[in-house]
Amino acid sequence: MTDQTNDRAAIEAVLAPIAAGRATVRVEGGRASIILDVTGLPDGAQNALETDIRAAAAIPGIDEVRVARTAQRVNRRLIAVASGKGGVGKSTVSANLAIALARAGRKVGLVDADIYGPSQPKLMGVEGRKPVAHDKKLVPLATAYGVPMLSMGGLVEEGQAIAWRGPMAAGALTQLVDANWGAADTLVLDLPPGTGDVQLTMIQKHRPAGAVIVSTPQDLALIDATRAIDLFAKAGIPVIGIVENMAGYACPHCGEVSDPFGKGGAEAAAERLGVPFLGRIPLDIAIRTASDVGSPPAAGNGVEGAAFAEVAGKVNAWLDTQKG
Ligand SMILES: Nc1ncnc2c1ncn2[C@@H]1O[C@H](COP(=O)(O)OP(=O)(O)OP(=O)(O)O)[C@@H](O)[C@H]1O
Repeated sequence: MTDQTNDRAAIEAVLAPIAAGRATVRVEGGRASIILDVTGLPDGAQNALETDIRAAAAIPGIDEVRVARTAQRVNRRLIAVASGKGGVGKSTVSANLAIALARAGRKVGLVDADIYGPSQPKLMGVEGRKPVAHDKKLVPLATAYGVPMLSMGGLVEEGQAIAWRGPMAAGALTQLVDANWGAADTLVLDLPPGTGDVQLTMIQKHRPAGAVIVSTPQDLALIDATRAIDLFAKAGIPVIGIVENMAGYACPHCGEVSDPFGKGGAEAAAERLGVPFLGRIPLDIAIRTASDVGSPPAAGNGVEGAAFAEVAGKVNAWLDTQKG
């Protein structure tokens, strides 16, 4: 064994407990060159790790330590959450789907692209906080639910974007999608409600891997859900399925779910429209009150959370069947 091989082995030994498999070491003469894989680490953690590694690698006989950082490109997929019209619970479903997917083991980020009424900061409990930019890239806001988040609300003044056309909205969305998402490999995208030029341009430009359509039981029988499905068909984006929100009424006193609009219609409508049915979320006052205080039910262990977990399980399985 040469001295250089000995030095390399010695440096690898001291780095092992610090670098957790992220460092590759080469030694030439008295110089150690270390390639450091910083994939998924925030800037502060990267700097701290490099400082520790530099100090530890300077063993006797080594008079120069060079560190080069690399990061693997994360193959990131977008899941668009859309609805034919406003007020059906698209944002509520997006937030809870993102949290439930994270609880199922995915690395998830949440993008609030609803220029008409960005509500994710409130739903995720980070209202009033502004994201900062690092190296010209936005840094998503950390939330209490393990799902970082960026919202159009942080980019535009209230009411201003109402007159935006598709290219402007899609351009603004680029800043959110191309942000510093770290290790997140799945971004849940809360689209603006409706099926017009803004939504179409956004999905054409950012090409989500798949779409989840949110509808209420009444709309499923009507034209809105069909329009939302057509929007994705036009752009060649697969529809993962339909979520029926506000399906049945959960009694706040006894918890019993009744079905003022009848039951089974949504599944039948999904079948007729040729798309999978992902599940029903009951109309439950507990969902609204939890949402209002930035405490999404999917983060808890109650019955409301279970409905979202079931939907997320199907989306998770769909993602597993796709390449990438
Ligand atoms: N299953 C549910 N049970 C009770 N309340 C709900 C449910 N889903 C959503 N809500 C409530 O309905 C209201 C509208 O929901 P949300 O903001 O998610 O809709 P949206 O489709 O994103 O609306 P828009 O995009 O038009 O702003 C909110 O007050 C929310 O808390």
